[in-house]
Amino acid sequence: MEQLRLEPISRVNGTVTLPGSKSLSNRILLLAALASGTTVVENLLDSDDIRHMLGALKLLGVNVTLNDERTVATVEGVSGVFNTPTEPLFLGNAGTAYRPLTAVLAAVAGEYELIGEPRMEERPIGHLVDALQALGGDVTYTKHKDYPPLKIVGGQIKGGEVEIDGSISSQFLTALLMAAPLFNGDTTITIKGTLVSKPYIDITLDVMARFGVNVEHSDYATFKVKGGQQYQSLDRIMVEGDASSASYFVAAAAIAGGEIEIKGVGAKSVQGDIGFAKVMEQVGAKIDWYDERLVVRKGELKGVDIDANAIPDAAMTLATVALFAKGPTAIRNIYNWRVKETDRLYAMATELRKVGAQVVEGEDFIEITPPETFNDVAVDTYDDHRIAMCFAMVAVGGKPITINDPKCTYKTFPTFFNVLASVSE
Ligand SMILES: O=C(O)C1=C[C@@H](OP(=O)(O)O)[C@@H](O)[C@H](O)C1
Ligand SMILES: C=C(OP(=O)(O)O)C(=O)O
Repeated sequence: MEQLRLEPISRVNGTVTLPGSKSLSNRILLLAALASGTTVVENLLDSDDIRHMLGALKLLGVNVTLNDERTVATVEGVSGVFNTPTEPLFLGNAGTAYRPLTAVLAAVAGEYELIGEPRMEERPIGHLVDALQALGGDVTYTKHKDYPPLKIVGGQIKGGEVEIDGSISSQFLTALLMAAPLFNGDTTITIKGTLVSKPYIDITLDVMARFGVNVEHSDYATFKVKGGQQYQSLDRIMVEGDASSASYFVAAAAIAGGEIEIKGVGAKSVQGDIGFAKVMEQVGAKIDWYDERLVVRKGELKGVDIDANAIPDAAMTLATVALFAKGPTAIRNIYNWRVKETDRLYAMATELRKVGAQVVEGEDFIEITPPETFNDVAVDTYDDHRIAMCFAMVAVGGKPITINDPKCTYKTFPTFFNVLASVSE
């Protein structure tokens, strides 16, 4: 297994220009493909999750031209008329590819098989499939009920009234919303249970509106989408920097300071994970806010007790900031950490204990008490990009650490360790 040794970092200083947002990149690519006309996507993220979406679009007959850096894509929309692929669509462990494609391909004519990495076959999708089947969609499990892989015979959905359970993932609602304009008839979607990760629905509605489709909704409880609509291509659309990726550099500056300027996200970001910077101000970081950039400096860090349901990805970064805060940190209302790239509650608790922290792992929360003394260990990363990036904060805090399988960051941030090194002293 590859290992990356990180020696203690004394300070961080400089400017980080963020890669494009994973969540925005995959939504924009799919809607651009569904549109009629050509869309140029700028600041596209180049990572595994995006490459899986691009691979699927290619098999579906969508022509996408990329620049050398794979950060500008020219997408020739096919108005939702896809080729029936000659092989299954392999989507890795990319939730933002797998879920939206499931709903969209259930809406348009053709036969499709959606497969993924072993972990994707352990990530539930039953809430989405239930809703699609209730609307007349022909979606079947090829191995186990409620889990990928899926077989889809598209084009059977007329629209109508449907309930969808929002308690495990917001991506199921995102998928249904993105597909609903393609249904023949109008659709009213009602949320069953509590909707988690709500800010990601704002991202979905924002991108849909930019491609010409508006959704009526009342307080995230009921959504009305007119059927028979066509997404409209855009001459150009710029992808914001990834706010979840920004969290590691907000944390690094807060822990180790000097000063880091983070370009690509700011006060005007549409991504909920920008809320992590607000949390870090509570923790003690000093942050200057601009429309599309942040300037972050060190502060006296103290533990906080927060409901992190709105910022599930960036909240992981708080779990390692906690190692350097005065007093305990509690991160609550994050049950669905357990169904992401790994069971993140178990994995973070296990690796934080290895480093020397005292940890309480609850059903849907984690409490971290910083170590008296740090252990110089090799942390396992469970094929989870965020675990690798979170534990890099140990080195930022001035302690040596080894990261096992560091290339797992390729899922959303292939250049992470190079960027961290570029601002480290
Ligand atoms: O819609 C999206 O782009 C995402 C939604 C979130 O998932 P859940 O809604 O399952 O929490 C988040 O964890 C994921 O990284 C991206
Ligand atoms: C959960 C994540 O990804 P996804 O659900 O999009 O696979 C993530 O990026 O932390």
